[in-house]
Amino acid sequence: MRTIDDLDVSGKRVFVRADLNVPLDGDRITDDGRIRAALPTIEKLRERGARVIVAAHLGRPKGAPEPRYSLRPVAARLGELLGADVAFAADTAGESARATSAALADGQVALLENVRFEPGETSKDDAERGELADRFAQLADLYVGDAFGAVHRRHASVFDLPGKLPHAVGGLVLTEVEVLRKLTDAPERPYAVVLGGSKVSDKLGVIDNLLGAADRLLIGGGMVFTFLKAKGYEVGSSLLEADQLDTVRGYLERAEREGVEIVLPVDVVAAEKFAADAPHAPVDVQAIPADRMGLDIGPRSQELFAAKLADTRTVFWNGPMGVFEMEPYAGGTRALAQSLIDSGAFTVVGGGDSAAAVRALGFDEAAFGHISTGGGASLEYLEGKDLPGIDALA
Ligand SMILES: Nc1ncnc2c1ncn2[C@@H]1O[C@H](COP(=O)(O)OP(=O)(O)OP(=O)(O)O)[C@@H](O)[C@H]1O
Ligand SMILES: O=C(O)[C@H](O)COP(=O)(O)O
Repeated sequence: MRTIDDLDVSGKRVFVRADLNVPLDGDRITDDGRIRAALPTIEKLRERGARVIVAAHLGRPKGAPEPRYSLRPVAARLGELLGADVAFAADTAGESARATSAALADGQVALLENVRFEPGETSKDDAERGELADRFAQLADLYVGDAFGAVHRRHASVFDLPGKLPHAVGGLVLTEVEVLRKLTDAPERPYAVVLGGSKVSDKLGVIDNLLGAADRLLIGGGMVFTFLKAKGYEVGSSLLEADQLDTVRGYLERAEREGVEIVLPVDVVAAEKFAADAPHAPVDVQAIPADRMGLDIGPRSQELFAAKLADTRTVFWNGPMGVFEMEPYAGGTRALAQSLIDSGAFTVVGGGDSAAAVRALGFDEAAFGHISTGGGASLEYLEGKDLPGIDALA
């Protein structure tokens, strides 16, 4: 694979696909970790006289502009961090993008509007994605793939565009892959994987493959409730993937057969509604009231998880244990992060929100082996799946 050092970028327009999918509160960026992680590649290109056109997605808009998913606040933050103006194109691959790209001088940087405002970006139809990739290709001379967090997506800006321009892999993708390889090539055992978060349907599938790799699987976050329901418990109004119950039963049976331990919470913090000020209390998982939703793992589960991590030598963690953005439901995630540190294991934390949680809860990033920008992407890498955004760079 070519790296950016192999490209002659001086005076060229370089399209950099980055993962700038940061958490926002209104138009305030609550964690800029992914923007910081994107800086080295952009800075290196600028220093070498490239005209840098950055493209990224934010959230999951449905192929049309939605103001709350605009990348405009990200352009401002990127400019602050670079210490340089970042031009912002008001569209993704239209008139504004073309004019912005044409106006760039050597060493200057522009950010395009959210690529997911274009229906072609995420389309299942090759021709539709190809048409958008053609429009992207007109904006630039070269392509750099550096969106590690999105390399598992077969999307136009990640997968199709590199086929249309001379391309190279970015430094962030290289670093991430190098660290994750330590987890796939002979991890020190016991090796535990901790899964949480809210992208349940995305991440349930990985469990099947992880059962073959990890010694222990700890489940928290929104994923818990599909497991509890599969075991016959009532889960009230908690997040539930009802169509996955049979699949999950299959995982539980396979884990039992193969001697992989699946550790589930024994209690959860159950709230009246999805709000910080809602009445809430820890309840045993056998006794979740019908009108309550589980928004965090409970104190007994925190202890159980700590005990199950204490002797591990390698841990991969993706997905917060609860709705950590609201203080009443942050305890599980805070306790889990501390247990990881206390274990002394080689720890990798992956995912936009998981990494943000570690920082928001005041942990020192250096206390973890590696903080990855990819959640779903790291999981798919660990599963050994082909990653379209990496394959396309070969
Ligand atoms: N019990 C729960 N119910 C609802 N939401 C939950 C629950 N537990 C955690 N969450 C939410 O999960 C979200 C993070 O999940 P997500 O799967 O996106 O993780 P991630 O680390 O960002 O991974 P990725 O990078 O793949 O997006 C947080 O915003 C958190 O509030
Ligand atoms: O947050 C992430 O994991 C990446 O930015 C990819 O986002 P997606 O899951 O919406 O494709």
